[in-house]
Amino acid sequence: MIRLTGIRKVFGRHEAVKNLDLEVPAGEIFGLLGHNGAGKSTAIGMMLGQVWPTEGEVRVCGHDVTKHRQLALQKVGAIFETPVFYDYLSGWRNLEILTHYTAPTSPKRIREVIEWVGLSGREKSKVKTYSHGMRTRLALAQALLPKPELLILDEPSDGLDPEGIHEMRLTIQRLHKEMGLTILLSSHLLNEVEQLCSRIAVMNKGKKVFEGALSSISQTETWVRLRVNDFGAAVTLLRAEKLIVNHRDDGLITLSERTQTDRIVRCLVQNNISVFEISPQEQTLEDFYLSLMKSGASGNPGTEKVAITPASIDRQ
Ligand SMILES: Nc1ncnc2c1ncn2[C@@H]1O[C@H](COP(=O)(O)OP(=O)(O)OP(=O)(O)O)[C@@H](O)[C@H]1O
Repeated sequence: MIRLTGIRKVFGRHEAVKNLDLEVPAGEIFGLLGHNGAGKSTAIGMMLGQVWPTEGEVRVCGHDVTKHRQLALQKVGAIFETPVFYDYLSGWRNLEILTHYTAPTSPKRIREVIEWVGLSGREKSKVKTYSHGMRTRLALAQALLPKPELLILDEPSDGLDPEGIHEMRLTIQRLHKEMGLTILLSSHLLNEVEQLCSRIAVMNKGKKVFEGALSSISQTETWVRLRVNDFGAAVTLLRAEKLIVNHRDDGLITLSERTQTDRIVRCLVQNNISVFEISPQEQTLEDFYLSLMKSGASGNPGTEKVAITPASIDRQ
C-alpha cells in the first residue's frame, strides 16, 4: 500500500531521512516508531506529497506520489501536523467547508463519519468548546470523509489524556476491523503501538533500524525469571556449571545454548537450593526499543532477523 525506496530528505545541511526503504502491506496496522526528530513526520510528509524527497521514490496505492499525487492520494485519509479548524464554527460546518475544497460530500456521509468518531450530539457545538480529544476526533472525521482505504495518522494520541488514548485506540481498531482500512501511524507511545500494530518500523536519527512483525520481537526473549531462596548462590552454581550466560540482580537469568529450565531446576534442587518460580520472560516492545536505541544508535537498517535482546544491553 505504501512503498518507499531509497528515500533521502535533506533540509539545508541536515539529512533528516537517510536512505529509507519501507513497505506497508495492505491490511496492516503499521507503527512507525522513533525518538523526537528521528524523521517520522518527514517520512509521513513525503508519503502525503507535502514534503518533497531529495532522492528516492514514494509510492502510495501503486502510484508515484511526486508524479501523480492526486491519483496516489485519492483513497488516503490523514491526520498530519496539528489540524486547523475554524473555532467559531461548529464541527459539522467545519467538515462541510472542508468538503468544498475536496469532493462534494452528502450530509449523510458527514453524519456517518461524525458517528464513527463518536462526536454525535456535539457536532453542532462551536469547535472552540471542544476538548483536545474532540478536536482530534474531528480531525479523524475529516480524514474519513473521502472513504479512504488507507489512513495515515501522525501521532494520533499526542496530547490526549489516558481516557482519550484508550478511546482513540478503540476507534483505530474498529476502523481497521469494520472498514478494513490499512493504517499507518507514528507514535511515541510504545504501549499503544504494542496493542495496536501488527508490524512496525523503528527510526533512529533518520535511519530505519528495524522493520518487521511485532510478533517476531517477543520471540527474541532470552530472559528467564528465577525465584529461589538464595539467588546469589544459585547464580554462582549455575555459572560454574555453565548453565547460564548472564544474570540480572532483579532475579533474571539467561540460559546457555541448549539448556532447558528443567535442567536448571534439577541442578539447584540437587544442591539444596529451593526453587519457587522459573518462567521465561517475553521481551516487551519497550525492552526491544530501548535495546535498539542503545545498540543501533548509528543505525544499520535492521530486519525481522535482528535479534537484539535485553542481554545485549547488559553486556555493553
Ligand atoms: N522544514 C524543516 N526545515 C528544517 N529542518 C526540519 C524541517 N522539518 C523537520 N526538520 C528536521 O528534521 C529532523 C526530523 O524531524 P521530524 O519532524 O521528521 O522528526 P519526528 O521523528 O517526526 O519527531 P517528532 O516525534 O518530534 O515529531 C529534525 O531534526 C527536524 O528538526
